[in-house]
Amino acid sequence: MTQLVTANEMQQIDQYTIDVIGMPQDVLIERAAMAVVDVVGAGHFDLNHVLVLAGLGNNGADGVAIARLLYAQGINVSLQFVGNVNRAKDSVKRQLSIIEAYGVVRSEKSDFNEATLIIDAIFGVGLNNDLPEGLQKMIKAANHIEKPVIAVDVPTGVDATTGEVRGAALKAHTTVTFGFKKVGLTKRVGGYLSGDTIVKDVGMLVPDDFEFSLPIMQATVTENATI
Ligand SMILES: NC(=O)C1=CN([C@@H]2O[C@H](COP(=O)(O)OP(=O)(O)OC[C@H]3O[C@@H](n4cnc5c(N)ncnc54)[C@H](O)[C@@H]3O)[C@@H](O)[C@H]2O)[C@@H](O)CC1
Ligand SMILES: [K+]
Repeated sequence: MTQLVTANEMQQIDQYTIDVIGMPQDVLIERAAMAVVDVVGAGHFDLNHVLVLAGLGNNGADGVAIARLLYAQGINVSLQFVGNVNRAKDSVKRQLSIIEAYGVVRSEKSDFNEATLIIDAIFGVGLNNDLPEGLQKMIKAANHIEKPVIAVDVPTGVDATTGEVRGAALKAHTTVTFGFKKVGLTKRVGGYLSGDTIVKDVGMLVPDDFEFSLPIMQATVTENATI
């Protein structure tokens, strides 16, 4: 049985957990990163060269923490930012100052050919518009190379509520989604793009009087689709 949520509901639950309950945001980020690293380790992925693509919001902060945790395990990891880091959220900047001390290498340009596994931490539930054109191009190039991708929370470019593609979307082999399954990942196109979806609890709490807009799903249905 799976409780589905919209992007907005997930954001409300995150806010409640942080602002009302008092769970530090960095704890949620660390747990989200650990959940993804667990999936990386449990799968049969080639870990010779892991490329983490990180955005400027909290999804990107998860990505930086993932890069650090993989690096600490002795995995060859490179971290590439999509966008100008000077404009990143504070959560990203905090993670960045930590990884500098660890010595994680930040690469300026991604070489998808060299990567054996890509971690997609560019956009998550915060996506609210079409992707910038440059990013659309980059994503189309990455899809073309067909490297395995693990999406953090939501595949970048997929609208977490509608499952629609916002200009382009990075096709995932596996999506590790936090707290609750985003309803967009059960839609035809969103389901196809997210691959296998794994829901991981990272410590979010739901207010007692919270009313979910969607019913509990009896079974996970993700239809394959050709797009
Ligand atoms: N709220 C929290 O503190 C937590 C969030 N988590 C992660 O953070 C994600 C959500 O983070 P954010 O809310 O920061 O959002 P995202 O990291 O998904 O997106 C970052 C920001 O980009 C901007 N944006 C949206 N669409 C855009 C577009 N098309 N072009 C350019 N900029 C655009 C928005 O301002 C958005 O806030 C979740 O999916 C999850 O991975 C988890 O780490 C747990 C804790
Ligand atoms: K993502």
